[in-house]
Amino acid sequence: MGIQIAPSILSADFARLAEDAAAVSNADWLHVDVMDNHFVPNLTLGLPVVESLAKAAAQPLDCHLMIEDPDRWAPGYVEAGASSVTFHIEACRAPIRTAREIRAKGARAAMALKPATPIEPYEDILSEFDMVLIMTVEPGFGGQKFLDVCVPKIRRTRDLVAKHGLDIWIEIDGGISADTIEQCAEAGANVFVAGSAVYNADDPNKMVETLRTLATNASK
Ligand SMILES: O=C(CO)[C@@H](O)[C@H](O)COP(=O)(O)O
Ligand SMILES: [Fe+2]
Repeated sequence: MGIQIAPSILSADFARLAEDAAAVSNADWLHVDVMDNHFVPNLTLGLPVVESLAKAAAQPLDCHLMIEDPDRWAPGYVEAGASSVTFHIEACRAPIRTAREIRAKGARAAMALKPATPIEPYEDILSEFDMVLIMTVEPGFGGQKFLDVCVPKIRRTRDLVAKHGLDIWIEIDGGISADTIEQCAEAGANVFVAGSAVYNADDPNKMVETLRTLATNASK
């Protein structure tokens, strides 16, 4: 389950997505934020862009759906080429069915939790998922300040995963930088999304490696 770094293309140049994907060639994943202006107050991209990016990028796509009705849309993102599809548990009417559809189509399935959503009500369905994404900002925008109030939830999620003997990754998303990544790794996260920290850096690939080293050392 090693440490993995997933730069968010929300902070990339949308007219140069292929080049900006190549600028983070050391990354394990490309994190793609899909926003519908209903679940969150922002609008980004959808299936056609994911389909093109999946062909153009060397890294697998980690699609984070911040949309209403993921029950209807999530499986389509696997068909478009995503290797991991995350939907918000707050927006999903049938999370078990949706996770099973994602997995049946060959991708990893993940549930995302907003900062005020607890993990405990979902303990019994954890085994349906490959990953839990814990938001460390309110979803909708890049460049926000990390909410350290979310860190205990990382630890509680890691404890629940261990209690059930599951092989589930924990991804953290929002305000992750060289200043905030270590406390998340220490608490049990192993997949780290970083948008502004990576794409605002002079050398995005070097920042990927810096984040990887900090997280690896902190998780020991
Ligand atoms: O899902 C989201 C925002 O809703 C994220 O993936 C952001 O894109 C992360 O950006 P930074 O906080 O790292 O700048
Ligand atoms: Fe995201």
